[in-house]
Amino acid sequence: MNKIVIDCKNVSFKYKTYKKSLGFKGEFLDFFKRETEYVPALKSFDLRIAKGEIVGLLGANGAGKTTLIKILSGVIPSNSGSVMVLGYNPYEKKARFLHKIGVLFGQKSQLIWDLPAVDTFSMLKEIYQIPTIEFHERLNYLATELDISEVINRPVRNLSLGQRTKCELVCSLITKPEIVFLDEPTLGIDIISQMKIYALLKKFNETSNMTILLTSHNTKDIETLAKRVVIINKGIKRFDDSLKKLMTNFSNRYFLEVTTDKEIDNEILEGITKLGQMDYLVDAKKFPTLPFDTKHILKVQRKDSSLDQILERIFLNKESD
Ligand SMILES: Nc1ncnc2c1ncn2[C@@H]1O[C@H](COP(=O)(O)OP(=O)(O)OP(=O)(O)O)[C@@H](O)[C@H]1O
Repeated sequence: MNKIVIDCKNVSFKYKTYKKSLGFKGEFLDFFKRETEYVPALKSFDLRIAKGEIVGLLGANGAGKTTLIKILSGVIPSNSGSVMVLGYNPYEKKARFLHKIGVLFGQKSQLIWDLPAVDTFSMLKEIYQIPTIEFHERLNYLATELDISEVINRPVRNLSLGQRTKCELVCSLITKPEIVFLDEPTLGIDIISQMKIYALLKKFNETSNMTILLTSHNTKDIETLAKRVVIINKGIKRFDDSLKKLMTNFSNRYFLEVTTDKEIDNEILEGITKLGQMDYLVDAKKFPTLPFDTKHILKVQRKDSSLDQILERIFLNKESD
């Protein structure tokens, strides 16, 4: 196994917030005395990732994914447990550590809003002391691969969401990091550009053994890039293994697409969905044997659960259905 580059043990985190009282009187009283509230985001979380792995971090909204990436990239400290990334405590924000990681937060920009994106890239060049020739070669390569050579000279505020996300990706890759944390890297990105991003990340991974930890609600990102998936539910790790194992372990539910030579006129039972006049989707768990007269069946095709369907059941705690 390759060297472990991310090692979290027993990591917990709670956000401190203040309760907001209702009404004018409540707001007035809050001004003098506010009631503190703690929102748990991660609970006793363990994670070990080896160099060169591409890991997909999955979970419903509010599960704790962004919090974990914030902790691993040094934005916030954990409340307890130990966190080591490339042998550093991320929150110490040592320059040598920051040179080795790249981060993209789909919801938070590192681009300077009123200036062209190329100015932010030049600023990163200075901060990270990237040699001029190397910088121009890398920028040229990234901008060409992501098809944004034209737009990087326009003020960021005039760019579309997808163009901005691609520029954010350039920010996270321009330093040629050893590890990149990508929180929703395909937000607002069209299908053609998604393919370009996948190809680019795969190339970085293959040629320089770059480790990638990514979160996405777009399961295509995960299916295309990640071999391993980690699922978080309410701050707790629920699954950590290969994508293949997730698909086999949880695809206990499958459907049969059945075509008949005549319309089934008896009442459609629960567990059968009518797809067309003579096409039906049968839940194999509810019907271990097909509830149709075999002489009228023309075709039967098995439909396994998609990753989206598996995740839906896990997020809803219904995986035994
Ligand atoms: N700044 C904050 N202050 C208070 N609570 C927060 C803050 N940021 C996140 N939380 C809470 O912490 C929990 C975990 O949030 P987090 O952003 O890590 O989830 P997530 O898995 O990234 O969700 P999403 O898929 O919606 O981006 C949620 O309950 C969220 O409401």
